[in-house]
Amino acid sequence: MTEIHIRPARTSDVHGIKELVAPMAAERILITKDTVTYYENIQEFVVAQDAEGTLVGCGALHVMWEDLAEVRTLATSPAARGHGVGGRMLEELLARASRLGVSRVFCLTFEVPFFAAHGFEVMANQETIPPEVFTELLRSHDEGVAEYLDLARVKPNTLGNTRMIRSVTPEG
Ligand SMILES: CC(=O)SCCNC(=O)CCNC(=O)[C@H](O)C(C)(C)COP(=O)(O)OP(=O)(O)OC[C@H]1O[C@@H](n2cnc3c(N)ncnc32)[C@H](O)[C@@H]1OP(=O)(O)O
Repeated sequence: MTEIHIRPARTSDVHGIKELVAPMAAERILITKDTVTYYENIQEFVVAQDAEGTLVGCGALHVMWEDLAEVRTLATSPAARGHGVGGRMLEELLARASRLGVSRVFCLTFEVPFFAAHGFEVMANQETIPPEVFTELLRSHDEGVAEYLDLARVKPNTLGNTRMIRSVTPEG
């Protein structure tokens, strides 16, 4: 495998991210988004690029609340898996979380051993959210927030997935 470079995503990566995600979305492992949503959220993404400039991985960190963010759309192309690319992208997203001042990072995944190897633990189902924060989060139109809150309307997205969380030390 050629050397892989992990870097913040640019607008020109949207096409590659969509191509990478499409087969996994078809398998219902990941959720695809409208192109406009990828552009709007491009600053949340990191990508992994090989020496030829081909995009072989992507991942995003979405801030939900003062102390809480979610890892989303973490994917390595099938040919590049098992070489540490996913792990490096995840560690970069966790470093971002720390720099942003977040102290907990959530994910919803089928890849439980992978996330566990990076410090995530399976969430107790009724992890306490202060009622005032719960009420504020309910105002969000974001599907991921609804998934975090375990709302009935997103159950089809979350079926079979495991809710996991880990602490990070906020910078500063
Ligand atoms: C919150 C969300 O985004 S959930 C969605 C998660 N993504 C998906 O389900 C999409 C489909 N899956 C994937 O794209 C990938 O399998 C990912 C993103 C989960 C992992 O990506 P990879 O690039 O394969 O990760 P990485 O190589 O760091 O680790 C995979 C395994 O290879 C092992 N590994 C890491 N480096 C090496 C290496 N140099 N040599 C051999 N094995 C290695 C790791 O120990 C790891 O094992 P584990 O899963 O038992 O912990």
